[in-house]
Amino acid sequence: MKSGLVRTERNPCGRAAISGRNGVRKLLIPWNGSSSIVDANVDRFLSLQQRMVDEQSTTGEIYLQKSTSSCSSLAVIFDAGLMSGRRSKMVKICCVGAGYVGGPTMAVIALKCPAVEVVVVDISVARITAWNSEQLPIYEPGLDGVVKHCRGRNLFSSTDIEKHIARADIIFVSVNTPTKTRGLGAGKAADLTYWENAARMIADVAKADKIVVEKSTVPVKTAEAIEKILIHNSRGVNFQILSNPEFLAEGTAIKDLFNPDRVLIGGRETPEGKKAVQALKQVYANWVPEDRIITTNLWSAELSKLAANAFLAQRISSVNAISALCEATGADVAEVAYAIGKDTRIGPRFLSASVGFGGSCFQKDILNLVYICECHGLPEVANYWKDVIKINDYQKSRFVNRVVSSMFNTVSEKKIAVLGFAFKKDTGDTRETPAIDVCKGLLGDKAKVCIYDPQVTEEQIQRDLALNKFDWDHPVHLQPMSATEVKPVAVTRDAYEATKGRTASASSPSGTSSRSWTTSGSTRACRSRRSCSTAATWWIRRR
Ligand SMILES: NC(=O)C1=CN([C@@H]2O[C@H](COP(=O)(O)OP(=O)(O)OC[C@H]3O[C@@H](n4cnc5c(N)ncnc54)[C@H](O)[C@@H]3O)[C@@H](O)[C@H]2O)C=CC1
Ligand SMILES: O=C(O)[C@H]1O[C@H](OP(=O)(O)OP(=O)(O)OC[C@H]2O[C@@H](n3ccc(=O)[nH]c3=O)[C@H](O)[C@@H]2O)[C@H](O)[C@@H](O)[C@@H]1O
Repeated sequence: MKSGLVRTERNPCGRAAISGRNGVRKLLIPWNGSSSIVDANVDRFLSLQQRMVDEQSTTGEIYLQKSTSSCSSLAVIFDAGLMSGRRSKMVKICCVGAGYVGGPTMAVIALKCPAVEVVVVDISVARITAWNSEQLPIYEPGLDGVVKHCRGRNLFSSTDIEKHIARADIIFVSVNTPTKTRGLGAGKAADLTYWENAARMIADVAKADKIVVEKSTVPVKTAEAIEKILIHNSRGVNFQILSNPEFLAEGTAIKDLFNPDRVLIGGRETPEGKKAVQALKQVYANWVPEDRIITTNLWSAELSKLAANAFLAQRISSVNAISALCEATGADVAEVAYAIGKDTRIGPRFLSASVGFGGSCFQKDILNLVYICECHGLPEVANYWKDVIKINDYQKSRFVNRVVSSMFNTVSEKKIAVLGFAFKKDTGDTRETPAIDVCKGLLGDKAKVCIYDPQVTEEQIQRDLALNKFDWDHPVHLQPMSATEVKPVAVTRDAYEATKGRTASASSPSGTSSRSWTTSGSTRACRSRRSCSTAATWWIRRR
């Protein structure tokens, strides 16, 4: 073990063994780098661990036979214990915020680190109830299996926020960071109310040292503000703040978490900061190869997250801008994207032209970046990134205009079926879905819109179409209820029902099985599809 906290030793019998001579307890685990072997031995390990804690033994030792350079879950336990001068302590992780990031990320940590106890807490009773039920609050391929494997073993969900914060060694904060709707920076800056509330709560209840991890996407220098809140309210407890932004994409969250391109950890460049970085690094090292765990200073980590999302969104706006030119010239945007993506310096991903990017983060994070640039007196840089959003808005309205113009310049009283409402496939998430703008645009021209999406409830769709900009990004129970009883659209549970008697159909992002999007489909023939959830393009057919 690199840290030297866990000694390695060859076990000739190749089997786990506990020995206890002269009061020294040893657990010898043969380990070849496969977590299943650690899993199999973990119960024995935990009971030994517990006995050592119960007896306040300071002489217990763990011997780990290993043949790879990555760390084991057992090392985590010792490292965190030693951080506070204690040995034999099971690491406890608490995650504040049981949403699209907190839920899946903690489930995967629990799965990959069976010797770590993970508790996810939230102010939303409904969310926590759902995490503890058969019907999880979010749809994400593979999530069910992971949660069911760990729930009740080392993964728990609770509304008792104070209790679990107080018990935790490492606290992840993964709460909403919506765009501000009022006051200074409204429409651009991040609203850190939820983060601040979480920080105050941590400061109030912490009685022992904690590592606090920024998991939410936050403006650069947020860690400094959080540090101030924690330190000024701490009563002698030491806090180390780390930035550990999340790069998972919805719909592939479990795959992304199992096999991340990189894990980024930023921390203070002090001895305590470095120790905290190592402690978190060891959690990830249970399954992420060491060369993919990048450590930086706090500000680089915070900024890298915003920059990564801005770069991804910029590629989409670039190809969408080219799609307008393709439509004007007769070039095919899919062919152009393929040709440019073959250049290895450019690469093929995130070059699918679309009706515009959606989702809870791209727009929010770019606005946040724009605001930071403006605050630092960099208007040219701010405008550069602002244009990525402008093109995105242009693409959405261009699509609506094409639909309307292709139907003799009016969709009034014409039935339009919308197949898929979520912002992309394999998710039920409708936050900032382009379908909202498209439906609103069509409704503005008095179309009769009928929506089908197997992953989204009618209530959610009606609410999305009634909510004001940015209201969606607050905890569900704090969102304003739909102001009107009048339902702007029809919603059906049957795709065929949606298309019955329609004048046109539009298949939306959640209905895509590939990323071969096009907005040039206004006069294209309707494709035959396996099912609505596997349609490949936004399309609309004239009858
Ligand atoms: N959704 C995504 O794919 C990604 C999101 N992010 C970032 O992660 C953060 C969270 O995003 P999501 O999980 O999508 O949001 P979410 O809305 O699904 O989850 C946030 C949760 O935090 C809870 N919460 C708010 N304040 C709280 C408090 N004081 N105490 C306890 N719980 C509290 C809310 O009730 C909600 O359940 C955001 O900053 C987002 O930008 C980062 C990467 C990917
Ligand atoms: O910070 C976040 O929230 C996350 O934002 C995105 O993930 P996500 O928004 O879940 O989904 P993406 O796959 O990135 O898609 C975003 C939008 O862009 C659209 N898109 C994507 C790719 C493409 O080529 N064209 C395109 O229009 C999608 O349909 C969707 O509407 C990033 O991909 C994640 O790395 C990041 O962690």
